[in-house]
Order: sequence, then C-alpha cells, then structure tokens
Amino acid sequence: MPEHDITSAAEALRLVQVSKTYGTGDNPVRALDDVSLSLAAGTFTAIMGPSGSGKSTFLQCAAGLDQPTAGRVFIDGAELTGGSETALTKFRRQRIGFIFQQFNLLPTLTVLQNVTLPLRLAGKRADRKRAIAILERVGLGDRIGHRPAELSGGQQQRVAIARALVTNPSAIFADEPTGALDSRSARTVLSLLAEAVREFGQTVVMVTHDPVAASYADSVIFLADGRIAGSLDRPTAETVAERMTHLGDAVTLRPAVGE
Ligand SMILES: Nc1ncnc2c1ncn2[C@@H]1O[C@H](COP(=O)(O)OP(=O)(O)OP(=O)(O)O)[C@@H](O)[C@H]1O
Repeated sequence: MPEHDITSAAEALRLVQVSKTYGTGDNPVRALDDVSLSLAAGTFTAIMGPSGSGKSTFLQCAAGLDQPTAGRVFIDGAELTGGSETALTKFRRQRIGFIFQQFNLLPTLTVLQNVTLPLRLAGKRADRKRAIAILERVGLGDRIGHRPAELSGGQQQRVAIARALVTNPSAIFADEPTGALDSRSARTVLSLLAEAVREFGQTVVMVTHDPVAASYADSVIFLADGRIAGSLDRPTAETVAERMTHLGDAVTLRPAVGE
C-alpha cells in the first residue's frame, strides 16, 4: 500500500499558510497573506482579483517559480517548498506545465522541437509520435516544421498548450493565457484547456482578468489584498463580473462604515 492516502493522491495542489513578502525594512509588501487552499486533480480553477491583489505572486509561489516567505506548497502530494534551487528546477520540469501570456516559445526551434523540449529537459525520450499527436489535437498537425514567428498569436498559444501537455504534468499553470489574443483565438485556447481537464484529467490553474475566460473554469478563487476573498463554483461571465465589482468595493471601502 502506498503511504499516502487516496485523499492526498487526488489532490493536485495544496497551499498551507503561504505568505510572500517582498522587500524588507520600512516598506515590506505582503503580497500573499496566509493563503491555504486545496485543489482536486482533474479540475480547472481560475484565480481572479483586482490589480495588485497577489494573483501573479500566487502563481509564482504555487508553481515553484518563486519561494514563499512562509508556508508550504504541495503538488500531487509532494512538497515543492524547502528544497534547493536545483531540486526545485527538477521538480518543475517533471511535474509542472506552464502557459504564459506571451507564449514564451523559442524562436529558433520548430513547433515540434518546442513541444518536445520539456521532455528533453526532463531527461525523457523526445517522444515525437506523442508530440505530433498532441499537436494534431490542438489543430496544428500541419505546422510542425514551422517556426513560431510564422504562426499567429492564437496558433503560438496552442503550441504552448501542446508543450505544457507533453510531459503529462501534475498541474498546468497558466498566467493570463488569453491576454494577448483576439476573442476568437481566446475561445479556442480556453476550450482546449477545458478539454484537457475533461478528457485527459489534467489539472489547470489559470490567472486571468477576464470574466469570460474565468467562465471556462469549474470554479473561481478570488484574491483581495493577498488573501482569499471567496470562491464561485460553475461560474458564468456575469456572476464573475458581478463578484469582481463587489470585490473592488470590499477592498476600497473596507475602512468605511459597514453596510
Ligand atoms: N518584485 C516585487 N517587489 C516588490 N513588490 C512586489 C513585487 N512583485 C509584486 N509586488 C507587489 O505585491 C503585490 C501583489 O502583486 P501581484 O503582481 O502578485 O498582483 P496581481 O494581482 O498579479 O496584479 P496585476 O493584476 O496588476 O498583475 C502588489 O502590491 C505589488 O506591487
């Protein structure tokens, strides 16, 4: 029997009292303040909140791109925090997929080489067949020999999705993945992320400003002032937008007399 129980095996991400403070001395900024949460494997979660509420910091700490000042992060039951930088890099390569607003593809590599790169970096065989199958799945089977500059923004983001999926990671973190796209390309990208969750059981955590993008997720977690300020299951663009408006009120009006 494995030592960890079924509950923890079905948990893709756990944050335990995670805080992040930038700077020291007179003006420290507490960007994340004692955040605890647990996300089940095979779920699609959007992280939303006003500008400066800590969304990027949350993503950086949860995905092991930065170390929290306090607290612990677990991916798929394994602790991400507390190890060396080398251990963290290895952990990221083996267990985490990333999708960024600006795609972050390597311009000199072909589409196929970009997609197989994470496998090579993780010391695995560059499984061409698997990479091509995933590229076909995202509608780019006829573009595998092209360079990123020869593709539209939406196509480049689909390459980035294929690159994130190729290692079958425990969690995929997406930072404003539709921020640089027109609305039609954005819909395609969001549908692909939702399909990866529903059809392949992937776990996706996505930071976004856009209520329409958030409506593709199974649930939304709202941040305000570095703390979790609520959540919403089965979001629609309307319910998310409404909640965001009130979140803004709560943050800016907090010192005022309560309603
Ligand atoms: N490297 C840094 N040094 C100092 N302060 C920082 C740093 N990075 C972020 N902050 C501060 O931490 C807080 C949270 O920032 P963060 O970028 O996580 O917010 P955000 O919700 O992603 O904002 P936005 O929606 O505008 O991108 C802000 O007050 C920000 O100014």
